Amino acid sequence: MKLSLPLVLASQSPRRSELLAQLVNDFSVRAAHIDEVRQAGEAPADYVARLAREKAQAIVPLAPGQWVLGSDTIVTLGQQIFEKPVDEQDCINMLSQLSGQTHQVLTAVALCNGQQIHQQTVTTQVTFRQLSEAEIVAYWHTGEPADKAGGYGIQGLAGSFVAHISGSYSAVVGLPLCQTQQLLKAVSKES
Ligand SMILES: Cc1cn([C@H]2C[C@H](O)[C@@H](COP(=O)(O)OP(=O)(O)OP(=O)(O)O)O2)c(=O)[nH]c1=O
Repeated sequence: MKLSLPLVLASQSPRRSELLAQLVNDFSVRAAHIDEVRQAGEAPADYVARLAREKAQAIVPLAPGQWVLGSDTIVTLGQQIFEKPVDEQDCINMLSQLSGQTHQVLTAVALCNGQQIHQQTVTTQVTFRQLSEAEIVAYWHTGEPADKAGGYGIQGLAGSFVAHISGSYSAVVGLPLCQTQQLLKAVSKES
């Protein structure tokens, strides 16, 4: 059922490791440290795809045929992009705007072997119920929002904020299982 291929996950995210372990028998993990700065005029889909690609390219494959997987997740609401909140006020600002609204979660995956790149971006629509400010503040103090795009984790306490989701749940958590499996299957045939 699981795939076997020489693979490195270029991520510090424990969620991405857990999700990838559902698809692949064995892989190593090396965090990719890149600057996550949006270029002037860069569209959200271009930005998230570039970050996933840069993470994959930041790790040099150790052996010929080895693939490196990079991924990035952002939250968008209208023209705004929400990444990880820098502090409590930033998180309150993000979650207040997400309250009672439908936003998009974009997760990009890139697979690179030093020569070729295969990549895909998955968009999921998430609708939050109304959140009170007291609830948002209490949620910040659980510690859960700090390392998550948009300041929430659907897989944790913020699961109860979600009135509706359309798309890929695993992509919101950080790695779209179905689409990543398709990419991995395609490159397995090449390696
Ligand atoms: C919206 C949402 C995001 N997230 C996470 C997924 C990503 O780990 C994180 C967004 O930050 P990213 O910069 O995409 O990833 P990361 O810094 O955690 O890990 P790395 O760059 O090393 O791969 O937010 C959740 O866990 N649950 C959610 O509901």
